[in-house]
Amino acid sequence: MAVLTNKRIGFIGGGNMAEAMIKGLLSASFIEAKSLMASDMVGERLEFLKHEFKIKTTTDNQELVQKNDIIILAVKPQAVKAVCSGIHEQVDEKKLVISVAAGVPIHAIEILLNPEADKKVGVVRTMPNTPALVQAGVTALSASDHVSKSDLKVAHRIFEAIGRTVDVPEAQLDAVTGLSGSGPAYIFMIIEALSDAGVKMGLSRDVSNALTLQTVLGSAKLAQESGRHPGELKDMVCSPGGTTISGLHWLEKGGLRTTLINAVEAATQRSIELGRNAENNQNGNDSQ
Ligand SMILES: NC(=O)C1=CN([C@@H]2O[C@H](COP(=O)(O)OP(=O)(O)OC[C@H]3O[C@@H](n4cnc5c(N)ncnc54)[C@H](O)[C@@H]3O)[C@@H](O)[C@H]2O)C=CC1
Ligand SMILES: O=C(O)[C@@H]1CCC=N1
Repeated sequence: MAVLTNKRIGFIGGGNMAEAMIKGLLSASFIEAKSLMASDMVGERLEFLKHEFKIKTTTDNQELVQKNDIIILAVKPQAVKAVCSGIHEQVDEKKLVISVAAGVPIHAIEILLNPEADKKVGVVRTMPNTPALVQAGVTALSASDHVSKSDLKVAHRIFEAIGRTVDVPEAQLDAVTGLSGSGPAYIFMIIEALSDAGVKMGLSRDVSNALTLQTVLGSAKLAQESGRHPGELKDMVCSPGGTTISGLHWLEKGGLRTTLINAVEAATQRSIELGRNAENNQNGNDSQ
């Protein structure tokens, strides 16, 4: 039975993240396709979502808000202002608004949705990630004061359909974005490089890919299930004078750890910047 009974969920923006969430929600049987809707200005995206998932679609964001109880803002941060300004009259206190947009603060969304400050609009800001497509995502959530405990529970249920959830104070959501929001791209780059390395050493691409993927998956599973410190698990692989320590020496020389820390720091800073731009309505170089 669908977990989110009697709830209609509408996605504004039918891109990658909306697709990942729709697929996860349906695969987990948390909700029926007839209770899902997406709006987008790109007709091809709507056709794809309609065909692939049998959900309802519209090009009209106001219609989407009117017809749904939970509104998920799944547009780029740069589009949040225009979208919210276009739907604020349709958003009332009964709607729960959930944003997945990187960087955009809750209070900025609240002001856009409630310019007269005459209603209590509940906003949950979240940061999911694309492994949601295979229900292995992780989402951090932070809610405004206007969100009831039961609505926050509903938000958790939605993201539990696509993986794990954690609550964080809003101030930490930019760091979450730099780590787990962007993180899949870092890991895919590592996977691609390891697979190339195997090919360089003479393995076929298929074998190299299979070995790489299972090594990454298995290592994450071992770290998660054992609860042991990654340094300890690393030491278990390193025989004295053996192969692994020779490989690790090169990773240290290449600054792997510093590089990853710098990457998370840069992505976090960018999330903060996107939020600032969204608030000031400056697009700057944000042409994404
Ligand atoms: N892709 C990812 O890994 C993650 C993305 N996010 C956040 O999710 C949000 C969406 O990202 P993606 O899905 O990757 O982007 P995307 O570009 O794939 O999707 C955005 C969609 O919004 C549509 N759109 C633009 N303006 C619109 C409007 N006024 N009304 C209706 N639809 C409109 C676009 O046509 C597009 O289909 C962003 O804010 C991003 O920060 C969060 C976590 C992970
Ligand atoms: O790159 C981005 O801006 C989005 C947010 C987190 C992952 N993708």
